Amino acid sequence: MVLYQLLRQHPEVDDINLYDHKLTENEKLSKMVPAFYADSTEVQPYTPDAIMADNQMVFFATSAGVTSQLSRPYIAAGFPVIDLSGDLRLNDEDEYQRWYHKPSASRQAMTQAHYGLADFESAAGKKYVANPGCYATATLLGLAPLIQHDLIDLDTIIVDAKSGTSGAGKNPAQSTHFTQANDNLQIYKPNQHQHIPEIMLELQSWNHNVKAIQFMTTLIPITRGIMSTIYAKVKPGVDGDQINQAYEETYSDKSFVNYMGEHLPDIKQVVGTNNCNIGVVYNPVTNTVMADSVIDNLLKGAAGQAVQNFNQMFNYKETSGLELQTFLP
Ligand SMILES: NC(=O)C1=CN([C@@H]2O[C@H](COP(=O)(O)OP(=O)(O)OC[C@H]3O[C@@H](n4cnc5c(N)ncnc54)[C@H](OP(=O)(O)O)[C@@H]3O)[C@@H](O)[C@H]2O)C=CC1
Ligand SMILES: CC(=O)N[C@@H](CCC(=O)OP(=O)(O)O)C(=O)O
Repeated sequence: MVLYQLLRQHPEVDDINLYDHKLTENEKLSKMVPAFYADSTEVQPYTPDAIMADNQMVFFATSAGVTSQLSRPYIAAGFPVIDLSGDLRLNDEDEYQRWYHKPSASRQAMTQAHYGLADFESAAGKKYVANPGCYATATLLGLAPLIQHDLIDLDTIIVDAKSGTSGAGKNPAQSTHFTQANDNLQIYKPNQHQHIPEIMLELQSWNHNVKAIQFMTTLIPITRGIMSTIYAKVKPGVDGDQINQAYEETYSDKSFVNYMGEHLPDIKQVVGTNNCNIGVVYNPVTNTVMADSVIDNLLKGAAGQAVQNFNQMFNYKETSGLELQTFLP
């Protein structure tokens, strides 16, 4: 729904077709999603041949375990795909099955896909994009300058990440039931979160000596937003000025990442936008740096970054369709 909203107001997009795997005949979008009551679009049954005939590319916003199977005809035909799920983010079948507990895509499909951390790896010229996970995006953008500038002891990375309930998708669960989620904090998937391996792959592409991270996720009683709070011990001789300079240098030319120095961002600053806001504080007493990285999980963490990848893929202005404003207050 959020991806559709972005594409609907994208200046380079003429036509959008929507497909649903449960339909056998066309259904009015306004009937399926009342929020689109004034939209006359008809949602169509899912048919790969028709999708390839009627469109120039396809986005998948489907559950884990779906595109590992459904992406096959598109990849065989060289038809562009941007996948919002985790199915094409890893490179190894066993690793995927270990973290997702589902059958994987083929190794060939996984290795062919480009990991679209859009502020670092351009999707220009790519056919298949694995859009990064929401927690992975906030965490990688928060950590990048520390790893790329070799400022921290790589054995000491601890990530404490928190997400609103929209991250869990539309199907209700016990943990997202109002009476359980409201007025509550719930740690979940301790040391088992499926974003750990994609974070590791990207960190290792920046420095192959990163061996592991301590990564924890908490469900918090908000609808949208992620805060990834990252801690690490700095290397001997590193000081606050060097850390500040590394973040300044890394992000001064990036449209969607705002480095705010010691001003620690809160989630509301980015909700409704494709931005990642980052603040960093260094504690010389404990030699610890703390980075606070916030995103809107449905935008920078999913649909927004997917459109950023789409813009790169088709050589449109990177900010096309993404000039959004945060919801105030
Ligand atoms: N929510 C978030 O913050 C983020 C989500 N993502 C990823 O983006 C994708 C969409 O997320 P979200 O909208 O929250 O997820 P939801 O769980 O709300 O929606 C998943 C969709 O996939 C459809 N689907 C399920 N099985 C199949 C199938 N076999 N064939 C075709 N379609 C199928 C479902 O349709 P139906 O219900 O009719 O079966 C549903 O529309 C997921 O991969 C998610 O992991 C990534 C980053 C952040
Ligand atoms: C709050 C919540 O449950 N968030 C989801 C976010 C993951 C997601 O959206 O899926 P991908 O793996 O495709 O990125 C989770 O932690 O599993």
